[in-house]
Amino acid sequence: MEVYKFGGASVVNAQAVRNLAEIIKNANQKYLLIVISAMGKTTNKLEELSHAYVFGQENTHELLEEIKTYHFDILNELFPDHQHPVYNDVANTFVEIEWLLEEEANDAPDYIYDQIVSIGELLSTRIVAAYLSAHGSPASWIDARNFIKTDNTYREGMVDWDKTGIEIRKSLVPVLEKGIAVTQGFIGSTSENFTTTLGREGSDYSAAIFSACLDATALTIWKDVPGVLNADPKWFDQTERIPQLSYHDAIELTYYGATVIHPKTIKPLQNKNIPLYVKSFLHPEAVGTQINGENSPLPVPSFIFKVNQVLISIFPKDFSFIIEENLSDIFNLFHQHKVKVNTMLNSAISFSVSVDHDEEKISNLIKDLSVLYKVKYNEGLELVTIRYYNHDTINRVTLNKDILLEVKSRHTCQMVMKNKSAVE
Ligand SMILES: Nc1ncnc2c1ncn2[C@@H]1O[C@H](COP(=O)(O)OP(=O)(O)O)[C@@H](O)[C@H]1O
Ligand SMILES: N[C@@H](CC(=O)OP(=O)(O)O)C(=O)O
Repeated sequence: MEVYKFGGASVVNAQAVRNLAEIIKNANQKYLLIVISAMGKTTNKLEELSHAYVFGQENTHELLEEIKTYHFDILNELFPDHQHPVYNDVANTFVEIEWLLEEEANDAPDYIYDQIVSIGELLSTRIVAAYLSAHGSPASWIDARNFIKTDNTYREGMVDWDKTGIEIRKSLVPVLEKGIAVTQGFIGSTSENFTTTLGREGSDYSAAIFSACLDATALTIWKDVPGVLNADPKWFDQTERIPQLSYHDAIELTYYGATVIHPKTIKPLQNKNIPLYVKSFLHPEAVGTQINGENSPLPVPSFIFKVNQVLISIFPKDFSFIIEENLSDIFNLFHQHKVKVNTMLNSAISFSVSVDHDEEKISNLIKDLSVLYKVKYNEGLELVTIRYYNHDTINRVTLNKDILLEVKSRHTCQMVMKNKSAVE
């Protein structure tokens, strides 16, 4: 039994849904679980709606109407018969949110976020399951919240692997023994059945959870690129497809920020030795990238760029050494403010980290750090990571740059840089 995952770009409009249905038909798999994300940029729109509701803004109705129109336009194109039950299913999914928006926003913002943002995946899967069923690939609609069980960390649910595995084996396997099923990525539920989400871009991870618990023979993630490339084509003109990647290299690349796959996706697959294929939904016949347990090194150096970085340097105000006396304290504050460290370096009396510049989070973090430490920071930087670096690749990316921080291991080099200031 295989698992397929389709992200937002592969269900962005009616034509994309038709293309997905073609892929399923040609794959000719009798038993298949299809995991789907919200359509296009719906999650961003729902985030806006949740924010507007929590802050009591006037435009909640307008935002919801925009999301509705987008989905009903796609429905109208795909289902000319307005009596089709999918119209009711989609309308009912919106009703839940309409009821919520009628009330005062008294619950915790992260809880509200998950109740609102999760409808993106509920909508897309209703539409895709109905379309597949109407076009030669009968598919059951499955609510992922009955299977992916998490703790109650809203917006970043931690998966309870034991409960999830039990539910999947007990109630999903029998459905899949009968044919194709469509379910949502990104969402789960607590033991009290409140909806949670797994973190942005978490649908790849959902697909890996389902694959691992089902002991799937393979997971295929369908993307708008020909496979995993040695750099993001949005940043780099000349990229090369990597035909085969080890789990280890895939974990390293995604951990450092190769956004083609969610970083949590690989480990569950590695644990069960399930191969992961990354393929193009635009050229489904092409081979793409295979990620598995073979340990061949990457054929070419890979580059990962992160812009809008802040380099924060932290110095104890007393004369204590940073490692022994202060590090756990500092990491605690990063954890409390949910700030993820992209790279770090320490000396005897200083600790420097590069983090994404989320203004609100960073200014609160710096305020808290400043109670005990002297803090300096530098904004507007970029972080480049090169996996399997060499002299030439470093020279190429550092041309006209000043390097503020450099961290090297045997295979990976990370540099925080800024443009060289013009000569006066
Ligand atoms: N190393 C890489 N190889 C391929 N694509 C990459 C890489 N790094 C970043 N990307 C980006 O990942 C995008 C696909 O991921 P994403 O947009 O999250 O897909 P989806 O939302 O459909 O799951 C590509 O369009 C590409 O810009
Ligand atoms: N829809 C969610 C989950 C997700 O993974 O989406 P995508 O597969 O399109 O990256 C998000 O945008 O965060």
